[in-house]
Amino acid sequence: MLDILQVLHKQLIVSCQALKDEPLYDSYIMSKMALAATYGGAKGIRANTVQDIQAIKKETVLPIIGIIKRNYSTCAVFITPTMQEIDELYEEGVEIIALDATNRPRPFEDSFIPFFKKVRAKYPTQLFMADTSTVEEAIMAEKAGVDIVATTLVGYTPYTKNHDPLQVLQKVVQAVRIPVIAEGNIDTPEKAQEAIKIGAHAVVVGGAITRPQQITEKFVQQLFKKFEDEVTI
Ligand SMILES: CC(=O)N[C@H](C=O)[C@@H](O)[C@H](O)[C@H](O)COP(=O)(O)O
Repeated sequence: MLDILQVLHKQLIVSCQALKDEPLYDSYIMSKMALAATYGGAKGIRANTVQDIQAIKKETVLPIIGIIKRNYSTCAVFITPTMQEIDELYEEGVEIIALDATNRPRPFEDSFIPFFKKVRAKYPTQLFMADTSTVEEAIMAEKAGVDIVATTLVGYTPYTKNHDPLQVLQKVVQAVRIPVIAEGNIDTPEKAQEAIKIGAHAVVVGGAITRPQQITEKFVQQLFKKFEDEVTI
């Protein structure tokens, strides 16, 4: 367990994910994204679904943070929300299982602490990473017994809209003793470096590396902005 955390210390982890409504939705494509990340020097991969994880394992030996995004009716929690997804990831075998650890109702009425107690009892030696959106949630997740906390959901819960991920990271690093992974909207090399300076154990970068549609949109928006600036001069 310590070894994986040592391997990831101060390193880049690349999230290789595409959902059904995205052009790159394909396990083969995600496996090649993971290979490119490996060649580029990443030391870990974050991936969604057992199919993608199986394809990625054919291309790289890097440790994997596995998740399963699944929607349960109108429940807002969708990253590894129930024991079903935990079981699937455990059976597949990933170095770290990440799950939503926000302070929101989960499917089947469990809140995070009682849910995670059951998870830990079932899988005492598996590494678990808590995807949180506030300092309070990170503290709660640490108390519940997770191994790693991450800032993955800063800005994605209704109560954190427009919160700055690096500012939250700084507070989380000061508030907990377990390793903190910076994830979510770390979209430049400078921000990744800043996250490590702040004290993150490692940094996960997704869209800025593996979502070309998102990258294209940023370029287009910037060009359009420039055009508007020129017009108003
Ligand atoms: C909110 C949510 O669904 N986050 C997901 C979590 O797995 C992914 O879609 C993100 O790409 C990942 O967290 C990395 O973040 P970014 O792509 O911003 O570097």
